[in-house]
Amino acid sequence: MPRRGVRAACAMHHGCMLLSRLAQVSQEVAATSARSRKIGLLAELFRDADADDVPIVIPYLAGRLPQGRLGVGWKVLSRPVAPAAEPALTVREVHALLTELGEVSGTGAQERRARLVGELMAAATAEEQRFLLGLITGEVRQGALDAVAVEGLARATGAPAADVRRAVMLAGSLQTVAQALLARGPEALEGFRLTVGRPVLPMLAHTAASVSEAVDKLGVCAVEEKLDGIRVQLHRDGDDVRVYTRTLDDITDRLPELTGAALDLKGERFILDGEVIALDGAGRPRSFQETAGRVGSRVDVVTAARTVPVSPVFFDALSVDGQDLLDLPFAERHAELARLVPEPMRVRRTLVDGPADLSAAERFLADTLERGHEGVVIKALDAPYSAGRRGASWLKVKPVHTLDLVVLAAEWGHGRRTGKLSNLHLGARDADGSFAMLGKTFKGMTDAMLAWQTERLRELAVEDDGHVVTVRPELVVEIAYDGLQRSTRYPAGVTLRFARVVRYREDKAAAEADTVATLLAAHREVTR
Ligand SMILES: Nc1ncnc2c1ncn2[C@@H]1O[C@H](COP(=O)(O)OP(=O)(O)OP(=O)(O)O)[C@@H](O)[C@H]1O
Repeated sequence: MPRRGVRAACAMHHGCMLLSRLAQVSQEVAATSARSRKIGLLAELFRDADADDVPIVIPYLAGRLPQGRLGVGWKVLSRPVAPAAEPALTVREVHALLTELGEVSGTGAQERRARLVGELMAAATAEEQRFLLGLITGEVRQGALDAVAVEGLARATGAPAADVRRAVMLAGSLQTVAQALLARGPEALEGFRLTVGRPVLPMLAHTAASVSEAVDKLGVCAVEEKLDGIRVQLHRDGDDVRVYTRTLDDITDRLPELTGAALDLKGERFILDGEVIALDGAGRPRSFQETAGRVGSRVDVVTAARTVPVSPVFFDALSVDGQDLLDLPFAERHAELARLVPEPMRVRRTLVDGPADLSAAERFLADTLERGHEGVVIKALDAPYSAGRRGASWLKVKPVHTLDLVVLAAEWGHGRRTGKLSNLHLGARDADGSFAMLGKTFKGMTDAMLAWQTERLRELAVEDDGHVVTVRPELVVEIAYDGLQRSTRYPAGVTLRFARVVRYREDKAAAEADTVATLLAAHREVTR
C-alpha cells in the first residue's frame, strides 16, 4: 500500500468509500436488533456511496467474500501487525488486494500471501483490522442482510421497495440492481424485465409437518409429486435453448436431452420451471447421486447421456409466447404449462378441494412415496410466482426429515482414513448470523466423498492444529439423524443423535442452511 493503480482509479471518483466507514456501519448494524434502524443505517451508507462501490459494499457487509477462497490461514491472519493511526484504506483498494490474494498460486504462494496480508493489515486501523479478520475468516455474517439492503436502497433512492425486490429477483443479483439504482435512480428498475434467455431465481418452498397442516393452510390447492432431482429452468427462444440450475449456472451443454425436449415442444418462446431426474426403465427414480453426476460433470456428455439418461419434468411456466406470467395465479400459469407441455413431461398432481378433501391429498402422497419419490409439494392455486423467495404458498411434505448444516471444522482421520478429513463438525445458523455447533459425524461418507471433502475443506481452512482443521463456514451438507438429545457440551443445549451425511448441497449457500430456531421448534418435546 498504497497500490498505485487502485489509488489512481479511486481519485477520479470523489465518493470512493473508506473501509473505516464500512467497518463502522457493519458494527452498528450488528449491534442493533431494530430492523428499521438497520434500514436507516444502510440507507445513509448507500446515499453516500459511489454506485461502483456498492457491489463490493453489500457482500462485505453481509460477510460474504465475492472472491470465494483466499487461501489464507489463521496463522497468517493472527500475526500481530501494528495498526495504522488514521483510516486511509478505501473499500476498492481492499477489494483489489483481496482479489489479488485470491489469485496467488504456485511456488512461494504462502510467503506472497503472508506479505499481502501484512501490507493490508499494516494499512488498516485497529477497528478495520478487526473487521477484515471477521470478513476473511467468515466469522462475521449478517443474516438477512440482503433483505434489509433492499429496503435501505429503496429509502436511499425513493424507489418503492416492492419494485426493488422484483428487480432483484429478475436480475438474480442484488448487487447489479443496487449499482444501477444508485447510478441512474428509480428509472433504472425498468431495465429489469423477465427476458427469455436471462435466468431468474426460482421460487422455493416452506416445510409443512403434514399434508393436513398444508391443506389447512392453503385451502383449495394442487398436490404435486416432489421429485428428488435437480431444479432446472428451461429457456427457449426460437432455436436457442438454455438450461439453468437453481444457482443460475448454465448447464445447457451437459444435458442435451433438455435441448431436444425443448425443441420438440410446440411453442417458440418460453421459460419453464421443473426438475430433471434419472428414471429407470420402470419409471422409478434412480439414486440422486446418478442424477447429480449428470449435472455435475462435463466429461464425455454423450456416453453419460447414454448410461444415465435424464428426463425433464415441468411444474410451472414463467413466460409463454413473450407473455410474462409471473404475476398470474398458479392456476392460470399451470393452464399455460398444460397447453404447451404434454402429460409425461409434467409432474403428476391432483387438485384438492380444501380440508374436506384431505383424504385425496393423503392418498396422493402415499401413492407418490410408493412410486419411489420423496414427498409432495402442496401449492396454492391463486398465488403468483415469487421468484427467489421461499413463498408461503408452496409447502413441501416429506416423511424423512434431513437438515442442511454447515461444516465448521473437520478432524484428520485415523487408520484407513489417515490423511483424509473425516469427522465433520456441524453447525446450524443462529439468530445473530453465527453458527452454533450441533454435533459431529464421520458416518455416511463414501470414499469419493471423503476425497472430495478433504480437498474442498483444505481450500477453506483457516486453522490446522494437527488434529482439527477449522474452515470458513461455507460448505452445506445434508444430514440425516434420529432425533435430538440434550447436551450441555453444545451451545444450543442439544446435539443430534446418529447424525450421518446424506450428500453435499453445493447448490446451497451457508446463509440458506437450517437454523437452530427451526430445529428446536421441530423438536419441542426434547427442549421442553
Ligand atoms: N413439484 C415440485 N414443485 C416444486 N419443487 C419441486 C417439485 N418437485 C421437486 N421439487 C424440488 O424441491 C425443491 C423445493 O424444496 P426447497 O425449496 O425447500 O429446496 P430444498 O431445500 O432444496 O429442498 P429439499 O432439501 O427438501 O430438497 C425445489 O427447489 C425443486 O428442486
